[in-house]
Amino acid sequence: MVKIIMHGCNGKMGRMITEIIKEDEYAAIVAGVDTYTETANEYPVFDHIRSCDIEADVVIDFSNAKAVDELLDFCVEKNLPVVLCTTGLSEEQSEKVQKVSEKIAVLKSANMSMGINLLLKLLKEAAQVLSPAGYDIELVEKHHNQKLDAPSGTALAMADAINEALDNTCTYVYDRSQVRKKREKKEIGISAVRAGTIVGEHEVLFAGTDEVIEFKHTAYSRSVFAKGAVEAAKYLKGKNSGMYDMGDVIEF
Ligand SMILES: NC(=O)C1=CN([C@@H]2O[C@H](COP(=O)(O)OP(=O)(O)OC[C@H]3O[C@@H](n4cnc5c(N)ncnc54)[C@H](OP(=O)(O)O)[C@@H]3O)[C@@H](O)[C@H]2O)C=CC1
Ligand SMILES: O=C(O)C1=N[C@H](C(=O)O)C[C@H](O)C1
Repeated sequence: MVKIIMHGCNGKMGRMITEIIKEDEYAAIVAGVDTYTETANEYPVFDHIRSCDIEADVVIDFSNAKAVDELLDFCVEKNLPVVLCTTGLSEEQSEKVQKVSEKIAVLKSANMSMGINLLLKLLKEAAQVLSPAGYDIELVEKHHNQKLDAPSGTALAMADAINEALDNTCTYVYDRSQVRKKREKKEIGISAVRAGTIVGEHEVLFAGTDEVIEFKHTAYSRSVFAKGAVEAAKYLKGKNSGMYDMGDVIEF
């Protein structure tokens, strides 16, 4: 049995994980942390990670980028592995995550779904064939109107996977409105749409002369992220310090 602290337990993802874990005999939430502590849940909810004095095996974090520094400090002090799912971290925070992983096990992934993690592999292959053949690469992501960060962590992870496959030779272009020149070959365009209740859509276009190849992932429910996060927590329990990702959890 994996005992989990759910950081951000009353948010959209925290509530989804609380639901799906009820059906799981190998994992349980033993405590939650959120700014809003009213709860009908079976576990206690604390208003701050530092107030949480419940013994656990792993923390799952779906909260807010502003909350991540203190969470990481807490996990190091308690020697607690952490599944870090919050997106929109600054460069300094990403560096801190790397440093912290020298002391505890950290599994960081901008997207916990199987589909996106497979797509990250496929995109590398496609880019290595299509970019040298002159295809332009553009990424479009769509999310609900409550999302704080843009572009999405997943869109950035996709761009990074493609860029890595192309020996980090690409530049990212987020906004063409001020760029008064033609597109460069080694650009990756990244566009964000925020509307309604869209759970998450990511589309990558490889556009050549007279043909376009499109890769598209649509999440119809947050359960795909929630299930991945719980599997990640099970995987991370008792692991040595280091950086892990969903590629370690899902074996293709
Ligand atoms: N990796 C992945 O697969 C996925 C990642 N995400 C990312 O996860 C994060 C959360 O997403 P989502 O659940 O939709 O967002 P929500 O805003 O619905 O939930 C986040 C919750 O965390 C709370 N919170 C804020 N500050 C703290 C704090 N200091 N300690 C504890 N809880 C806090 C929020 O409270 P309040 O509302 O008062 O701020 C809120 O209840 C986002 O960064 C999102 O991009 C989302 C889906 C999938
Ligand atoms: O905020 C969300 O909702 C999501 N965020 C993640 C991201 O930024 O990539 C993953 C998912 O698409 C949902």
